[in-house]
Amino acid sequence: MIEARFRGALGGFTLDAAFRAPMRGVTALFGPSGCGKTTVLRCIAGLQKLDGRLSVGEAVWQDERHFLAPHRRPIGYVFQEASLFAHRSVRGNLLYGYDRAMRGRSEPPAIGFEEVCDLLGLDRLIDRAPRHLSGGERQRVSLGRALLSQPRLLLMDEPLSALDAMAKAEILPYFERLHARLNLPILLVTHDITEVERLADRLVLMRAGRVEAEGPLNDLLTDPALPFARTRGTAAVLSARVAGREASDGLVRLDLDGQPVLVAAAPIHPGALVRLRIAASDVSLALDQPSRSTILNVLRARIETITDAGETEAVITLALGAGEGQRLPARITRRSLAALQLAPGMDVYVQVKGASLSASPGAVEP
Ligand SMILES: Nc1ncnc2c1ncn2[C@@H]1O[C@H](COP(=O)(O)OP(=O)(O)OP(=O)(O)O)[C@@H](O)[C@H]1O
Repeated sequence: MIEARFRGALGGFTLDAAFRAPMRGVTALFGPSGCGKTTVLRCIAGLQKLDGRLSVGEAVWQDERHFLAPHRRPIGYVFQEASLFAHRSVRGNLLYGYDRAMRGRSEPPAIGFEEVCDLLGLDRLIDRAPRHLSGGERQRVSLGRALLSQPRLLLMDEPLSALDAMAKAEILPYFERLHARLNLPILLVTHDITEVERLADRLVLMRAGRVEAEGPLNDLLTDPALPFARTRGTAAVLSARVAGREASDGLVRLDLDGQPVLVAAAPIHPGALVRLRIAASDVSLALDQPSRSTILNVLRARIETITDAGETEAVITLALGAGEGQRLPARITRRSLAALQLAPGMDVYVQVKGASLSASPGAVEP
């Protein structure tokens, strides 16, 4: 477990933030510009010294008496703009940290050169100079270089925000593939909810120098007390397991808390965990088992809460099964709410169009 607590003033800004993160998976620090995300990352790297305490697994990096110097902290840091050595090739950049990390080290590397090249698709670029790389390629090399320095903790500060939409779309699958492979904690600073939905397992929601909430990603996304649930475009990110592919039409069957879900596209290794994004506006509810409908997926769920969202709509938080499963939101009109007399505690049929679902690799904590 990583345990971090920092408190102090920087000019007119006060940081008073405490959170925990597991030793595996991606924990996203999320919040509006200026809320203190980068400052927290800098405190963790030891680049900013504020009062507090920081432990990473068994190791204490900062407390009242000790402050481990930045260069002695085994971290990889990936910034918004890749800062590669211009005079070295991609290979030279990758080997820079690796050679230093392996010098005098008796145990084998946690991640090797070939594996990094393979995971990040760097083989084709290996002899190029950084100036001949696209923005997305530069970020892949930066990430590769950070990983090869054999860090115990990877810090990523808005690693995709300097990229255009196409470059982002190209690089995200690489980040997703790393997710399952890496056995180290990643702290990701972002203010992009799409990145959070695709990459984060856990969320630390920050506002004005403080931690407003923290927990598993979907718990926060679907918490009616937090701003996500009421935001237009809100979605649940659920953990499901690949059950198989339908021989007749190629749809992929997932097991979602014991209920079947069909999706048009998904990684198809049976048994693999996937993250399933379900947008609140793609969910409709029925009191009776729907029949003769084009909707592919009908799930059982129980209504937990109903929250007004604007003048005409409401967001209903549902828990799958008889209320014990993962949560998802449904955004419906208040007119439908009244017509069906929906209320907390009621069991409903949840309808989700197969074509609106997307499943991607990398599991979230159920
Ligand atoms: N060394 C410093 N001296 C004075 N103020 C600082 C210092 N470092 C950060 N700040 C201020 O602290 C606040 C938080 O900055 P920080 O960069 O951590 O926010 P952020 O959430 O990462 O924002 P963004 O998403 O825009 O990068 C800002 O108001 C910033 O101007």
